[in-house]
Amino acid sequence: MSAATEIEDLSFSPPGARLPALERVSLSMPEGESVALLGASGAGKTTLLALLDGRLRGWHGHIAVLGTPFDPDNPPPRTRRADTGFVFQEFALAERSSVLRNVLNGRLGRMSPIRAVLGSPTPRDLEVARGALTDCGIADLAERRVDSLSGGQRQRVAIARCLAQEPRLVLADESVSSLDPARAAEILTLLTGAAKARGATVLFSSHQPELARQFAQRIVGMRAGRIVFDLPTTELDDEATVDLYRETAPLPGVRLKAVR
Ligand SMILES: Nc1ncnc2c1ncn2[C@@H]1O[C@H](COP(=O)(O)OP(=O)(O)OP(=O)(O)O)[C@@H](O)[C@H]1O
Repeated sequence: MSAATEIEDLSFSPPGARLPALERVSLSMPEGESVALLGASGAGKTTLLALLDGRLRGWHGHIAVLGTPFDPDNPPPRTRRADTGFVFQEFALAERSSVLRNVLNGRLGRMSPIRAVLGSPTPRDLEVARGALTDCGIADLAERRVDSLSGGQRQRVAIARCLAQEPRLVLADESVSSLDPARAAEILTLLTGAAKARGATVLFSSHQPELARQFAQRIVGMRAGRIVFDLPTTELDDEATVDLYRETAPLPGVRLKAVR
């Protein structure tokens, strides 16, 4: 089986940042695997996903996605990027457009440049978009405007748009953080199930260890820009998870001054 992503010795400092957001990260994912990124706020999960999506420049190391190495100074070509789908934390939907139009936006990278500019889908684009709506259980909402939908319905639109892209790699950033636990599990069932049915690889970030355990075959723990563990879900114990969220300990020899 070939690798969906290969990262070696990746480091990245956002412009103007005091500390690196990622430091010497290495991670390889075989095609078809479902992996969760776990870690406290600021651990580097969003940055890693954005790098894999080809959205950041000026990093150091090696990144290859679906067999194509990235250049740290040039974005991957449009046709290559269509193979990677991204589900954003804030959904990033066109609020005043219909559900169907939003899902068709997922096809833009698959359309000829002229069709993409005109927003003119082929019958196949429509078929794939309607199939994605059905898979996400929202076929009846196709003509509704997005700004009239609930949070859970919006999340389904975001996933349908990603599936309509026919991605081989799905990246999802905190995609269920605004939902209650039952709804979050429902959405992750949908996302990981649909990806698996299509043979796609999934990498999702989460703050919820239980959801990560339930929906990932493998869990990668991050802390302060580094990977601190990378284990099959069955081998992850509670202690490692709790450690991940522990405050960073003071350096040896450094004492806190007593306040008088
Ligand atoms: N544009 C930026 N400018 C400065 N610092 C940044 C920028 N983007 C990210 N960082 C810093 O990089 C580190 C990693 O941030 P990142 O958003 O990747 O963490 P995260 O694990 O996704 O957090 P969360 O769970 O809160 O989304 C943080 O310290 C953050 O402040």
